[in-house]
Amino acid sequence: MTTSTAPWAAPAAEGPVSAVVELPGSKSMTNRALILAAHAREGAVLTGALRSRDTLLMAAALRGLGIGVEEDGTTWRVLPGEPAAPAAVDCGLSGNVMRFVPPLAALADGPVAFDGDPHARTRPMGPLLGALRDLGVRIEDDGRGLLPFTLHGTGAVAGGTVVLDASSSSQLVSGLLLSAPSFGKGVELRHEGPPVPSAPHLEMTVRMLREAGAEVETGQDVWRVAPGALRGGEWRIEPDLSNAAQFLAAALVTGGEVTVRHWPEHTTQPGDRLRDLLARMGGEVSWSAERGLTVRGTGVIHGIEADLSACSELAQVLAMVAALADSPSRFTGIAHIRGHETDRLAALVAELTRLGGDAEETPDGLVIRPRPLRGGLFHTYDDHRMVMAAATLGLAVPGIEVENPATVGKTLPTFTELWTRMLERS
Ligand SMILES: O=C(O)C1=C[C@@H](OP(=O)(O)O)[C@@H](O)[C@H](O)C1
Ligand SMILES: C=C(OP(=O)(O)O)C(=O)O
Repeated sequence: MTTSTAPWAAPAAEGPVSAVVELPGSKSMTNRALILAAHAREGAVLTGALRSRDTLLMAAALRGLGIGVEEDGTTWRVLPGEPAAPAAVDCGLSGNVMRFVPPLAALADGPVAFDGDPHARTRPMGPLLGALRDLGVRIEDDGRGLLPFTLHGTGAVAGGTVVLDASSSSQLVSGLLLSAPSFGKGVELRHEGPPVPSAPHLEMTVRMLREAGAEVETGQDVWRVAPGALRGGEWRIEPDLSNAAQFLAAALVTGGEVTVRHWPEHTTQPGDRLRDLLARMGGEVSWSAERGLTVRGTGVIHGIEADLSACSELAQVLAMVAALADSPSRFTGIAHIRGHETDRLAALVAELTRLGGDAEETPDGLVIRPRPLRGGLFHTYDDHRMVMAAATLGLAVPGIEVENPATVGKTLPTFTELWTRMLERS
């Protein structure tokens, strides 16, 4: 568990913000590069790696399996090897660690035990455990398809064809694909069920596998990865664009201007959808290779109807912007975020309602009707993105006290410093 810290008084903006922000590396890219490097045939270097709880847990998990990970600031070196057992993996509250490490650990010869934070024991794992069993891996659990469980590998995974329902998390697919080049027959994975969320994250998995030299074919709800050796080499990690949400939203909320530097022209990160979403909510958005992505607030914030299934990591910050808009908003396609760090739909409704707002859960999302809001304690449920959301709202609603701000260390340990600096320079 992350340690609990005293509430943080979210600073209200004294005027329009005007800032240029540099963000640390992408969690999703850092963790994928670590897994791919772990079973490559030669060493790899990650530059611009994210140092946060979720990536440090991933590095610790790999070290526990006998794979070398040396950290030097944001440059990380991975010395690959055959995963070794026995081992114990602490997943914390990280979906990446709990879904990406088991298929790799299944290659070890012996038991590997997985557990995590109390809430991690509620996050969907069943389809991944079922798929690994279908691929020949013995797993000991209590039959509920959740953490904790122990894999008993035999030093090899046969691989082959497998069907799973990944509607609860795209990471169930990504996890299997990332280790599949080291399975005897690779994998042919087919999804059956309601739609898989987070399409950009699946594209990121496929793109990074191909960059590592894997042969990957994709079709509608089907992915094939051929067996084969992976390259090491250099992984340049992009800035985390999901963590840009609150900074760019600050431009809209205060009628100011915020630039996030080093924004890639093309990317598989779902945070890139901020360009379109914030423009639809009233921002002026511009990009240049030299400067990065700039959002300028125009003094108006519009409500929107948006399907966020591709980019559910943005839902919380967007919900706060929506609560400050001039018309209602409806977000759809995000039923699965009930299974994230907390039940995010319930958490958003509870916190907005507590502060005088009008928010309602729908079967697959939220409706938010803007109303005058008041300050008060904003509960964060060990969810980094609830801290980021609270800070966004706090710009326009004085007196918001953010519970346990250190929980933001899951993906952005420097958040409060970056936030304070953004406001000081304005
Ligand atoms: O593959 C990834 O790195 C991620 C995929 C998404 O998971 P879900 O598909 O479970 O939403 C996303 O929400 C998570 O933060 C990171
Ligand atoms: C859902 C998230 O993380 P994860 O699933 O990797 O724990 C997130 O970062 O918003």
